[in-house]
This record gives sequence, C-alpha cells and structure tokens, in this order.
Amino acid sequence: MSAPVKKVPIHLQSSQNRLLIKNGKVVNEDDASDADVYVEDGVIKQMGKNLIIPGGTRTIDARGKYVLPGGIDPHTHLDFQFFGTRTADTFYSGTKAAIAGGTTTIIDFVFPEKGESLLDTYYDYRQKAEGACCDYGFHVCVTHWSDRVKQEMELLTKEHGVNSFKMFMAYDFMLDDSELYCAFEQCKQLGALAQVHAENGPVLTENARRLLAKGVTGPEGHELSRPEEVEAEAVNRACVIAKQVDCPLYVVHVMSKSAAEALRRHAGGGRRTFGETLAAALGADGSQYKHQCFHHAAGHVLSPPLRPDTGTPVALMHHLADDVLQLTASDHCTFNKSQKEAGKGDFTKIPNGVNGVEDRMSVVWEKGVHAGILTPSRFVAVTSTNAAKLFNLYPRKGCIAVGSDADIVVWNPNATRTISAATHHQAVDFNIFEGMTCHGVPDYVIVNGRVCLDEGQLRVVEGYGRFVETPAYAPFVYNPDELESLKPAKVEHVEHADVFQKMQKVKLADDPCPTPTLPESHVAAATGRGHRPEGQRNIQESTFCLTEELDPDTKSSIRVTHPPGGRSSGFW
Ligand SMILES: NC(=O)NCCC(=O)O
Ligand SMILES: [Zn+2]
Ligand SMILES: [Zn+2]
Repeated sequence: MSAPVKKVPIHLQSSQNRLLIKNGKVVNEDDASDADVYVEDGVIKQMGKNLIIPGGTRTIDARGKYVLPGGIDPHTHLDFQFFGTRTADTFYSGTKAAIAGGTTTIIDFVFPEKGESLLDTYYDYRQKAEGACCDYGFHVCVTHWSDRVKQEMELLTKEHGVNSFKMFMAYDFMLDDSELYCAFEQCKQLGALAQVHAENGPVLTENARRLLAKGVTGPEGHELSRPEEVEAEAVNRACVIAKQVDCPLYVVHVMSKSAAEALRRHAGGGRRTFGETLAAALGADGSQYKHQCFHHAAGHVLSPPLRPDTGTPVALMHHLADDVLQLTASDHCTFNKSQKEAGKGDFTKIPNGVNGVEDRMSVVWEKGVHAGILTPSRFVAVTSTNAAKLFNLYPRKGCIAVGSDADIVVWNPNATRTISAATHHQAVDFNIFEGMTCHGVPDYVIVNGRVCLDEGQLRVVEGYGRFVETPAYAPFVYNPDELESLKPAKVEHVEHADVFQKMQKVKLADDPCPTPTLPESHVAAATGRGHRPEGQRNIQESTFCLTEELDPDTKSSIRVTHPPGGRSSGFW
C-alpha cells in the first residue's frame, strides 16, 4: 500500500489570496519589531513598512496586538485507539480546535499495536488525517523491537518524511533497556530524533498492584503508583542509555520538578537533550485526583500524572524560561466521561489522556507571559519555533519571515477568555482548565494564508491541512552551527517596554537596540528603489491604493476597478 495523495479542491487553495497584516508587533523567538506582513500564495512575501501591495488585498489591522508564528503542537493523539477505546477527537475536530486556539501545525503519533507493521500503521494514519484543517506531521511510536522494525524506521525516515520515533519505558508495549539502546542507536544512524516516554514501567505496575490490593481503587491511586522519582529515574536512565550511542534525546511530557532536574543534569557539555512539558502540567496540578467526583478526578488522569506538589507548574514554567525545557505540547488525547468510567473501581483502567490542543497557547501565555516569567519571544520559542527547529520545519514554519509559510496568529494580549467545556471546540465533554480565565486570545489565525479564525469567528475547512514531511538530520539537533545560516534576516527592533519590564529571569540580548538590518527587498520596497513591475506605479499614498493586481491564473498584471481600500473577496 502506498501513502494516499490528497487533492485540495481549487477553491480551497490559498494561491489566489492576498492579505496584509498592518500595524502589529511582529514577535519572533529572537526579535520583536513593528512591521507589516504581506501574504500571497500562502507564503509571507514582504515584511516592513510602506510596502507596495496589489490592490484588492484584504487588510487586517493588528494595532495593539502581536503578530506571532502559528503555534506548533508537537504532541497530539487524534483518532487514537488506546485503552480499548477511541479518542473523542478526530483529525477534523482536533485540528479545528487547534486553530481556534492559535495552533496551525500539529505533530501526531502513529501508534502501531505491539507487533504491527510501523509502515502499514503509518499509511493508516495518513488516511485518517485527511480531514485535518491545519498542517500536520507524524512521529512514529516503536512499540516493540525487531529487525523488521529497524528496517521500517529506515524506510520511514528515508522515504516517508518521518524524523522522530517515540519509545516507551512503561505500558505493555514498553522497550527494555537493551531494546532502547538499539532503538536509540538506529535513530542516531538515521539522523532521526529519539523520543521517550519516561516512567519506570515495572515499578509503577508493582505499586499499582499493591495499592489495589489495599483497596485504593480510585483515581488518586494513579498518582500514588507513579510518584515523581519513578519519572525522574526513567529520565535519567534514558539519558544515560542515549549517551552510550551519542543519540540526541527528546523527553516528552516532562511532568515533575524531579524529572526536569534529571534532564538538567544531563544537558550541556555538547549533549543534545531536549525536554517538552505540557499545558496540563503548567495549568493544573495533582490535587485534582482527590476530587470527590470521579469524573472530575478521572478527567485529569494522564501519564506521567499531574503532581501533588502545587509549586510544580511555576517551577516548570521557569524551566521553560531558563532553557532546561524547550517546548510545550498538549499531549491532546481526549476521552469522554463515559469512556473514563471504564476505570471506576480500578484506576489502572482509566483511559490515560487529557485535552489541551485548543488551550495550550492561552494557558502558556497566561501562566508564562502574563505571569511575568516568559517574554513574548520566549513564548514564541516554546510554542512554535523550537518545535519547528527540532523537527526540521524551520524556517518554513516557526517564524514570521519572508519565504515562510503564512501560518500567523494575531494575538490580543488584552482580551481574556474563560475556558469551558461548554464553549470549547474540542469534541470531548470535559476540560481540565475549566473556569480558568486567560489573558491572550487569538483574534485571527491564518493557516497557509487562509484566515481560518476571523475576528474570533472560526472558519475552518475540513481537509485543508497538508501533510508536512519532517526530513532527517535537523540542523538544530545534529548541526547547530548550520542553523545560524538558516536564520531569516531581521526587520527592525522595537522594545516591548510594557512586557519586558515584568521579566524576572529572562536574558535580554547584549545590544538592546541593534541597528536595523532591513533585507534588500524591503529597502527597495520602502524607498521606491529597486525593481518594481511596470503597472504597479499608481500608488497614491499608502499601500492600499493600487489599481492593478495580478491575474491569479497567468500571474500577469490586470487592471481592475475597485475603490481604494480594497474589496472583500468573500473567501476570507
Ligand atoms: N499521556 C497520556 O496519558 N496519554 C497519551 C499517551 C502518551 O503520550 O503516553
Ligand atoms: Zn507518553
Ligand atoms: Zn502522548
């Protein structure tokens, strides 16, 4: 069987759309600037001030708002068969919710049952994902070890756009230490990134058995059987094993202070270890497992669990600020209340997983930027850029730069919203952030140049998302020096006095006000020098008054008569 080829109907393609985002503060991981952003053909074509723009271009006024790279959620489980049941969210509902929250790309996990072909399962997932509304890539889980698995990893990497594999140290489909050793070695061989679910499986299984025997059957037993040190020991062990074969290692869902500390001990000295934490770990804690209501407590069950130490969320956020952790994900894996009931009377049978694909950006902003722990630039790094770099999508994704995909969020830091299952777009009937009021709301979300959230109104299209290949040997992982040369040129620098004043732990650049380095094309556009096509000279004053635009088919200039200020195409 071969991977399906999806045709996006012509009316859904973004090639005929033009968009100008004006007056916003563009924030990248290393820079913030006042710049307008012009989008055409789904790609960012120009940035700067006084841009020369074709007539008929739609304008979004982003005054007082941030213009951010669309979020990349590197860890979701959509349409996933787990614990004998299927997640509430499909690729359609999950990506629709992602867009509603400001995420424009997800990376999901292909999950073969133990013994199943990785490749066949990958093809299944390619099919399942066809309804996605935003772009998506795949990691592949290694749920058993054999020569065939090793060969399939090679095929997936070399021919199918997969550059990351997740190995489990817990569950029935865990690998033992010698299998982990071989899997890490193969990842290194292929230039792929090894990911690990770090919990000591045999220890937590014994703990659970004893708790159940003592009559502890409720959701509180979940955390009791998987205390912090069970997570931290596995993080340490995974780092030690990866070190033996010099394999870069990505620890998914770091949920505790002890696990982050174990990761910190292995960082530096040329080692490439990366840590991801979850919106859940930053916005909730393990006190929920003691809740009287089974649905409430079980609704918070995921693995590794939320921690009873209520200082954990803030500590993990500080680890995102100081680079012990580099990424935030949702680990979105949703089960309805009726599905969670499978674990009534035995906590080991509660399907593991929580929501977050829609909530992640707002929760990280609220607990990070609004709380004064992250700068807006670090927010961009941990919600988008670092994922793009690690999975080799940068600078196509993860930044606002000329030539990058037009995956853009116009972020309103002053608006608030209160999260609730009653109003969210996730298909699940429970939300672990219920009642949390977050500052920081997306007003517009642009996916591949198409406005999919428009002044807060969701206008997604099923099947609009594309599969994105993640090539091997990501420079950020395997050759950081090369990454420097990939960095897009900066536009101009503006201080965010309001937000930066609040910073506590964040390092500012050495030169707080570097000389603007406008790319040649921007200088030409801004000054009127340089190449400009004939027929684009009828500029009256600003960027909106052109009376010529391109024929979408021939790409040649055609004359159109519409009033200055543009027209609405109906499509946006
Ligand atoms: N995390 C969780 O409990 N569910 C999703 C599966 C996984 O990531 O281990
Ligand atoms: Zn996991
Ligand atoms: Zn997961």
